[in-house]
Amino acid sequence: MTEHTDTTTDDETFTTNIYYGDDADASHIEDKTVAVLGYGSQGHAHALNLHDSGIDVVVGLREDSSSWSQAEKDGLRVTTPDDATAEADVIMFLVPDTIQPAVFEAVLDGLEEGNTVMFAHGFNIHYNQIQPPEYVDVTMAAPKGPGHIVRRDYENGGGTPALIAVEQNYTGEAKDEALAYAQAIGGTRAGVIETTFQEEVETDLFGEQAVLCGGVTSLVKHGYETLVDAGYSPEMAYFECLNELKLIVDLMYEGGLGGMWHSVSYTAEYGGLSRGDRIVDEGVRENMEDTLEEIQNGEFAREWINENQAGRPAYSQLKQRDEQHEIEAVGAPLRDLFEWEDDVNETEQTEVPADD
Ligand SMILES: NC(=O)C1=CN([C@@H]2O[C@H](COP(=O)(O)OP(=O)(O)OC[C@H]3O[C@@H](n4cnc5c(N)ncnc54)[C@H](OP(=O)(O)O)[C@@H]3O)[C@@H](O)[C@H]2O)C=CC1
Ligand SMILES: CC[C@](O)(C(C)=O)C(=O)O
Ligand SMILES: [Mg+2]
Ligand SMILES: [Mg+2]
Repeated sequence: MTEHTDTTTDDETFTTNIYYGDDADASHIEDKTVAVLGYGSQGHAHALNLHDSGIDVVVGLREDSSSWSQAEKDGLRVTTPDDATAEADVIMFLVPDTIQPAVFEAVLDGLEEGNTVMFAHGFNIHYNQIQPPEYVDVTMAAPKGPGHIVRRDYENGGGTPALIAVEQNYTGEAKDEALAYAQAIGGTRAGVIETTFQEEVETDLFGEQAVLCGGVTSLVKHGYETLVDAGYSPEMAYFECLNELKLIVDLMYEGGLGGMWHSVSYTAEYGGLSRGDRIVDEGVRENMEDTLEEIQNGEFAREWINENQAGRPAYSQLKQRDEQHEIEAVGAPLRDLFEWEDDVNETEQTEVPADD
């Protein structure tokens, strides 16, 4: 594999600025204190990766936080969000998106001239839910991967691609610091793309709704239900439509679509190439375009903000319906019978109460 060490912006194969390895200058963050507010999926990964990269990290959590003891057990300093902010140079907001505005207000007085306010998703800046003062930098370091993988890959010497963006550059060094932060969490090991808050928000919301979380789980459930309704065993349907998906996607992750097609049978290759667009047809493409439109015009953001202000009634109902899908009851014992333990499968999702 070609080692991308000093490859920066000029490679004609890239259509945007992508940074690797020593393109980042660690001196822009190595002498700073970073407050990581939140210790959930992204929070624990950023805090531990930064810490292992030699950065002074302080975690900011509620005093009754269920994450507090774990963060201390992991060897990190922990305090309240306002105290963490008061001592830090960089404040990374890794609490749930709909809680960030309240947490921001709570720590605002602790922000000093020249501090940096950072995010791993631009929702609250792009949709104007948080408006930082003009005397700070506002930047983003957004891994393109779930937090538990961001941590696991870092520990294994790997990295998760990430995005950086600068919304406000009060110090004139915002981009260099954001790139150094992305390096410290392992992003430059895989590639760091320079973007904008708007582009990150719109592509991330679209990706998680249309492909990565919404689209793919709907495809899996429909495939499972089609087989079970036709009389095949639930266990067969689970292994075919859910478990093997990881194995297929692993091949795509390693070698693109061609890497997967090369490994499967000719029968599967012909069947997939000839029937794939029947399954995901033009109607699905139109649905994708409608979904993107709702993101771009702010309709989804307003819906999600209102949903949280109402105490998450629709979210709770949708979540309960998904948890009760037969595929979950069928899959759990089958995973337990695997001869190895895969802690990612057993990752507890941090239960997040509606707006506090
Ligand atoms: N999940 C992911 O992989 C990705 C997430 N992101 C972004 O990262 C950010 C964080 O998301 P995610 O890591 O999923 O969040 P999680 O829900 O996993 O973690 C939330 C954390 O915030 C803490 N918390 C909740 N409420 C408060 C509060 N009022 N004050 C202080 N701490 C609080 C929780 O601790 P406790 O409840 O114990 O107090 C918990 O540690 C979001 O902006 C998200 O969009 C970006 C890329 C990927
Ligand atoms: C795919 C979902 C995600 O955007 C992510 C892990 O990147 C998220 O918000 O969790
Ligand atoms: Mg994402
Ligand atoms: Mg997201």
